[in-house]
Amino acid sequence: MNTLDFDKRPEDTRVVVAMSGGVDSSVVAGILKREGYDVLGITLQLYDHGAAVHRAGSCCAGQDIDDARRVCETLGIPHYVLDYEQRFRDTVINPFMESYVAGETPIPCVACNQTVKFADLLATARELGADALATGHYIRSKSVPLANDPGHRALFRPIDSERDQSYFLFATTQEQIDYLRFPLGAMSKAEVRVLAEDMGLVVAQKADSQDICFVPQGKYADVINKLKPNAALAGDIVHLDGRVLGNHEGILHYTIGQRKGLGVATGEPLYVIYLDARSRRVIVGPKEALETHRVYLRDINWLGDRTLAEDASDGMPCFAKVRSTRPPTPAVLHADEKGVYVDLEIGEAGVAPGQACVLYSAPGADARVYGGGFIERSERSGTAESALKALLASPVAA
Ligand SMILES: Nc1ncnc2c1ncn2[C@@H]1O[C@H](COP(=O)(O)OP(=O)(O)OP(=O)(O)O)[C@@H](O)[C@H]1O
Repeated sequence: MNTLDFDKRPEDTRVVVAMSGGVDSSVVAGILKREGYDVLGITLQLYDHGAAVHRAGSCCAGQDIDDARRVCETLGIPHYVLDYEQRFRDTVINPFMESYVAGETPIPCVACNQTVKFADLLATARELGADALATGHYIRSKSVPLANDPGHRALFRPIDSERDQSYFLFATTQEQIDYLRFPLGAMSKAEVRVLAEDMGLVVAQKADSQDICFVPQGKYADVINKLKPNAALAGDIVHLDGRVLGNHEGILHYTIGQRKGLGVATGEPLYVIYLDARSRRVIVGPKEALETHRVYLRDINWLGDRTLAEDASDGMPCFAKVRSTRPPTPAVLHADEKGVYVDLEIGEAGVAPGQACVLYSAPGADARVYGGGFIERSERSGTAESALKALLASPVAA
């Protein structure tokens, strides 16, 4: 066996590397080339920074493509660029904007992996006769043979927990996992940079990419304003106790748990508790009202060894991550007549619909990823839940 876990010789194994022009995927291509694989690099042009999203003058997409091309030249491997702008707009950017308008906090990277990288690009890799598609994601996949499926692979958190991207990959299907390879899961970012220097890659010291590639400096509302100018509709800022405290220019400007920039002065610290798209209300309240002990999930992707019902109908102890920046905490997964939901042992503040709840076998590095789902709604602790329900049921002035 070798880096890609095939039992044939590297020179007989073709692999497509998804190349973003960043240091991670460049090093993946370099490692595989060094080991003798038949490597092809493919870069997807996903958006036009200058025209579509970013302020005029920014041209990183073009620069990234150029970087990937130069890396492939250095490594002596073929490089192809595919235009996926329309597809990316339809399946990632538009749903991202709709989700914010609906009062959610979306994770476009999950949509991108599922529709663009692991669907279309993966299909292209198969058409090119590749045995695998490799990416620079920090996650591990390992062979975990099952009695009825000896080639079965499973996902695990990476060695470098600081870089862990498993939260964004929970929706990867079993068929995709079996075809994908993630060579960086067993490496730290520091090691990756050393290798990049060693290989003489122009991107060795290139800065890490930002959280959401098409949102400069995290200013997602600017992107929505530009692409969907009439999406923001004004409404009221309402306290959980029913008082109208002020008004706002659109719920998409707010996120659950937000404290700053509310523009209301009541003397007590207030947080965004809920975004009610139907009535266009931003509901605020004290910090305690944010605490959540139960989340209900939709669009579950289950990667356990048995079915979701078999694993979870009696309650399955696991560890759950409900925000990309938080560590997994003890939880119990249920699947019964109420739906699929997760009880969190430690209450979590700032749980937002549209985010993911990802489930693990253990809290630390190398835990197995059991899959997860998108958060449909959460249940608050104490009296906050009944106060919110009463407020949502109350009539709203036209
Ligand atoms: N435009 C693209 N074309 C092809 N593959 C891509 C593209 N963008 C990202 N990828 C693949 O998805 C992986 C994860 O993407 P992400 O945006 O999280 O990059 P990253 O962790 O900063 O990695 P890198 O340093 O390679 O940019 C990349 O390592 C690469 O394999």
